[in-house]
Amino acid sequence: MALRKKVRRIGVLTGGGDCPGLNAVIRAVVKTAVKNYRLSVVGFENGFGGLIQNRSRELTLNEVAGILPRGGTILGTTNRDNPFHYSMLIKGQRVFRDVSDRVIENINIQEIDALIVIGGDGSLSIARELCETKGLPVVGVPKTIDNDLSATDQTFGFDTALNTATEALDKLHTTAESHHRVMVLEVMGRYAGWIAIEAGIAGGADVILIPEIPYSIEKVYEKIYERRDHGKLFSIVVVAEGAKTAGGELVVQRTVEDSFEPIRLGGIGNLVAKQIEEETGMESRVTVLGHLQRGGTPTAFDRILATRYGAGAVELVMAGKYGEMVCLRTPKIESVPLAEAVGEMRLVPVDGDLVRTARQIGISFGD
Ligand SMILES: Nc1ncnc2c1ncn2[C@@H]1O[C@H](COP(=O)(O)OP(=O)(O)O)[C@@H](O)[C@H]1O
Ligand SMILES: O=P(O)(O)OC[C@H]1O[C@](O)(COP(=O)(O)O)[C@@H](O)[C@@H]1O
Ligand SMILES: [Mg+2]
Repeated sequence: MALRKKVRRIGVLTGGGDCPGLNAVIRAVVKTAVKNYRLSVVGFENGFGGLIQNRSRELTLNEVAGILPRGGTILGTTNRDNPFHYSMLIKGQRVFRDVSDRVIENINIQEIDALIVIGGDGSLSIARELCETKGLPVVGVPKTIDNDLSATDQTFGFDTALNTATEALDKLHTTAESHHRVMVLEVMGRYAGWIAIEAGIAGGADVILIPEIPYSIEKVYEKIYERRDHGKLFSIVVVAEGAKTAGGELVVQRTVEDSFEPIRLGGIGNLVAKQIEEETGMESRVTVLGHLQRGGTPTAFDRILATRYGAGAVELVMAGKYGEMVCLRTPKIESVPLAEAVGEMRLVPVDGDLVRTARQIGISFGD
C-alpha cells in the first residue's frame, strides 16, 4: 500500500457568492492547522481565479486575528471563474478555455499538499472535478445563504440571511399597518425557497411564494381579499426570487455573460406588487432585499457552525479523506463525498413539516 504523503502545507479559497461566516471558517482552518498540526496555510484570492493566476498570501494566526465577526471574506471571491470553463477575451472575442492544468501547476509551485474549498454547489462541483480528473487532494466546506445543498442539514450563512429577512419583515409590518398597504418583500435563494419560507413564518407573512410551489396570482388576491373582509387592511407577501406561476417563466434580472451559470434572478417582487395593486386597488410597495442578505456580521449560530466546519475540514485533510465535504448531521459534524453533496439540490419539501405548519396557521402559498 502506498504511504500517504505527509501534509505540511494546505491551501484555502472561498468561491461563489459571499456569505456571513466565511471569515469564521478561514479563522478556524488556520487555528486548527497551525495550533494542532503545525501546518502552514496559504489563502488563494478571489476564488478559483486566484488559483488560476497564482494570487495568494500566507495565512498566519496574526492574519486571521479579529475576523470572526466580520462579514464577507478576507480572501475575496467570485461567482464567475471556473478553471474548466474559463472566460477569456482573445482578439476582442469572448472564448472559454479549460485551464485546469494551470491550477495543478500553481498548487505544485506553492508546494500545497491539500486544498480546502469553501463554496456552494458551483464551487464544490469544480472542486469535485479537480479531485476526480486531476487528482487534486480537495476537501469541501458547504456555504451559501440559499441553503440549497443536499447532504448537509444546513449551510452556514443561511441563518444570518434568514435573520436579516425576518428583521426586514418586522419593519415592513409596522409601515404596512400604518398605511394600509400590501408590502411585497423579494428575497434571494435562487431555485430554493428556504429564505422565503422560513423568514415568512418567522416574520408573520400572509402569503409566501416559493419556487417549489407554483402559484396562481388569483389565489394571492383571494388571500388579500379574505384579510380585508376580516378588517385587516394590510398584507405582507414574501416572494422568493425563483418563484413562478404554474407553467410560467422565471423572472430574470440580468445575465452575466462570462459566468458558467449566467442567469441572475430578480424582479418577480415588482411584478407581483404591480398585479396586486391593479387588481385590488390597494396601494402596494415592493422591497427587494438583495445583497443585504449576504452582508454583515454572522449570527452566533453561523459563527459556531462555520467554526465547526473549518476545524472539521482540517481534520478531514489530516485523515486523508479527500473528495469529501464536511456536513452537519445534527448534532454532529460528519462528512460526505462531494459527488453526493452536489448531486442534488436541496429544495423545500412541498409536503414537509414547514409547509404544513405554515398552512395550518393560514399562510397562503398562492396554490
Ligand atoms: N453545476 C456546475 N458545475 C460546474 N461548475 C459550476 C456549476 N454551477 C456553477 N459553476 C461554477 O462555479 C462558480 C461558482 O458557482 P455559484 O453558483 O456562483 O457559487 P456557489 O459556489 O456558491 O454555488 C461559477 O463561477 C461557475 O463557474
Ligand atoms: O451576486 P450575484 O451575482 O447578483 O448573485 C446573486 C445570487 O447569489 C446568491 O445570493 C447566493 O448564491 P450562491 O451561494 O450560489 O453564490 C443567490 O441567492 C442569488 O441568486
Ligand atoms: Mg450556487
